[in-house]
Amino acid sequence: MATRNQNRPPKSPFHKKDGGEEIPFDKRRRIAGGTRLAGPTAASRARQVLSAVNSNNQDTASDTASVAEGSEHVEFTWEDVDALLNEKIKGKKFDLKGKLEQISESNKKLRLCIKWLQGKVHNLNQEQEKLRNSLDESEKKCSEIEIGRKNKEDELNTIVGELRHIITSLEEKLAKEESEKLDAIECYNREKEARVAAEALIASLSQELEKTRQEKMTADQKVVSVNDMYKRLQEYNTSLQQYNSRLQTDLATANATLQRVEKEKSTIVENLGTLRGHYASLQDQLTSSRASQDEAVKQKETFMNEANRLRGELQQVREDRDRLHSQMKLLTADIEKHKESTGKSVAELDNMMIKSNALEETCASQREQLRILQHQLAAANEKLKMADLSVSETKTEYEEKKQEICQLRKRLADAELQINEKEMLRRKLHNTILELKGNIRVFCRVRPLLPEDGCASDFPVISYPASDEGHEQGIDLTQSGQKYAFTFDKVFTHEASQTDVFSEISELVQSALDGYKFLKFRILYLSMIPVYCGADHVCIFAYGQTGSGKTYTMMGRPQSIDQKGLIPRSLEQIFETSQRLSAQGWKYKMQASVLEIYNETIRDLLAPNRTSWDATRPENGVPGKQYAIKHDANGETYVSDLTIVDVCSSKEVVGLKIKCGRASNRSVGKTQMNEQSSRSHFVFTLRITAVNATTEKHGVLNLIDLAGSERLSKSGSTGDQLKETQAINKSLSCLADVIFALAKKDNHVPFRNSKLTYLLQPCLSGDSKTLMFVNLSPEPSSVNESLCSLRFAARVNTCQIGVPRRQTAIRSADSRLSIG
Ligand SMILES: Nc1ncnc2c1ncn2[C@@H]1O[C@H](COP(=O)(O)OP(=O)(O)OP(=O)(O)O)[C@@H](O)[C@H]1O
Repeated sequence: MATRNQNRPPKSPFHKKDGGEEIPFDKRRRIAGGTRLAGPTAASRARQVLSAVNSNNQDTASDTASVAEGSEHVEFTWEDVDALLNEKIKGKKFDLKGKLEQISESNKKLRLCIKWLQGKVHNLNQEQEKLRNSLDESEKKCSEIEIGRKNKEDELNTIVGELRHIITSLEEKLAKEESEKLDAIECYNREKEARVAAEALIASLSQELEKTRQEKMTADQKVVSVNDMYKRLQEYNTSLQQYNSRLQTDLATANATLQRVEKEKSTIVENLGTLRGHYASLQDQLTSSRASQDEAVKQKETFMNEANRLRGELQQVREDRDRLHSQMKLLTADIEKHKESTGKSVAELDNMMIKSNALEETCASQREQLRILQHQLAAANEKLKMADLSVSETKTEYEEKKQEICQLRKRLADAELQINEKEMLRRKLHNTILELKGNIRVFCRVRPLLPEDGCASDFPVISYPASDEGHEQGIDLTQSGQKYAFTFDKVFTHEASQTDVFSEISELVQSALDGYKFLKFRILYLSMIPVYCGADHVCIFAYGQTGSGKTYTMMGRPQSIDQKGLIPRSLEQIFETSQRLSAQGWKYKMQASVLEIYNETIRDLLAPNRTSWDATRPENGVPGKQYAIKHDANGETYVSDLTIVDVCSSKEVVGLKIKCGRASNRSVGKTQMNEQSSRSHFVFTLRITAVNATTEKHGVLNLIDLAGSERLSKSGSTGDQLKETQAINKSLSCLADVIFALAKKDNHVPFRNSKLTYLLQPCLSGDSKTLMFVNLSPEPSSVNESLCSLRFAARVNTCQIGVPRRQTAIRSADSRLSIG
């Protein structure tokens, strides 16, 4: 300890005082200066000085000491001791006496010095003892002080800690205050600036106020006129509303007209049939009368020939007769001459008479012949006359028939025109009805409970609201005691048959055949220029969990009359209608393609050999075809390298269905929820082109059976099936994203996120007509999946795709007139 060290005796008695304090050299000199070998006065003075020093410094040591040896008391300084020790014997070399004296003198001094030193040591020991005592005391005091100090230090530490804490909080406060101050300064500056700006603003505002006052005056005037305008607009709005209600009534009347038109059309078609029958019989009559006319003409010709021949013969006979007559005259004259002049013999005369008689007979027979011929000629003339008469009659009849045919043709053309007009009107009305129903519609179908589902529960999870009776639009789902109500365009209960379902969609299928967007022909410089207007897209797809009846709804059992699904029924309707319309001059071309999207890969289900559609499966080291979806400038969608087959009858399509049905090419697998589960999206596309003399129309019908929408946990899939299920879920969630983007009217619709949505882009945009079936399973274990499906479907039901034409029509007065 520092205090203790300070109180220890000095190690060298020559340099330090006993108190441990170093004595300055000049002070030592001063102490020793006057006392060198001094007498008792000097020594006592020195002692006094030392005691004074000791009393001052609590030091017991001194540089000087008093040595009492008998009466001789000598004081030494350390310089004296040094000088004594270093003292040399002086004098002459052989002055031994002098040297001895010097040595004894020095011995004396040394003895005195030793005594002085012993006294000094004694004093020092005493001093040391004292010092030790005082050291102990001091240590005691020191430890007390130390404890006190420690306590004090602890106290101080706590105080310091508190103070530090206070300082920190104060510093924080200070910093806060400073930042607040800075903020306040900044705020103040800003306010100052704002005030300046506000003042400037006030100035400009007051200017503006003045201006505004003036403007207000004009605005007031304007307000008056705007109020007038508003009133007029309100009136206009009321008229629009009236117009709208009129439109609604018109729609109702249009519906009635449509039905009437349909009826008229059927009567016209019937009339047309009878007219056609009449026309055919008239044609037959015309052909037979033409044949009889030809025959009569032929007969006339033969008669004419005959008459000519007879005339010739008659002429010949007349000429013969005349000749014979003249011969006879000549002969008679000759006979007379002969009789007169020569008087020939009687024999000669007889001979001549015989000759003359023969000639007369010939003449008579020729006369007879002539008479007969004349008779014949008269009869032939009569016949000819008759033939002429019948020819002219046939001619008139022919002319009449011709006129009748012309009239019939005109009537037929009128009837056809009427039919076309009515057909156009029907299509227009039909399309308007579809538009009013919405471009995207949602039908819900619940399948019946199957034997493999087990016994029916006492508390069914699916029910139909009583208030909905007859409307068939509501469905309730009960999950954990909570009821969720949904409404769709149509709800088919488990009792609905395939025919019931098809009767609801047949109109939509019809609209694909109608091809509302015609390939119009624009007349330009008297030539017809075709204008392509794109195809009408009709899309029907089935959505729902595995085993909910999607494939049953879309395909059903094609061989069974009652259980065949929408695809076979739609195709039958299309072919029947196209055949009926071909009698009206329409020519149809149908092209079918069938594909599936499996694990985000397109597969051509009509490809001649299986490996060609399986892009993942290389054949002889060459990978299979990569099918790419392409949209052209007209908004049409194509899949490169996809097999497209021309089909002319539903039989051919049945052949295709058998070829591509789930039994052969389509990817199916067994899941926990369906024995034969479709593991891919199945897309059947039929492109329809219809052409008549003036118009060409295009329609596209897409019939889609989506893969099951079950969750991974529910499907129980592992390995490859897990991959399949993940791919299915991804594409279905992309479909949901697209539909939600459309519902929100987002600028960007993520069609490209999956093959399915990219392929369906034309069906989900523009003015295509889309129908979604949400299929539900009635088992209680499927209630969660059913709720997910219903929620998705409800969201789809709120979507509006494309621009509804009805609204556009209302906006423009001209088009309004055209619609009204
Ligand atoms: N309305 C119905 N009437 C009678 N049976 C039906 C009906 N709907 C579905 N089924 C039957 O339910 C079973 C499952 O139906 P389906 O295969 O059509 O389901 P899915 O939804 O297509 O399943 P996945 O997505 O797994 O292919 C089939 O045996 C089918 O015959």
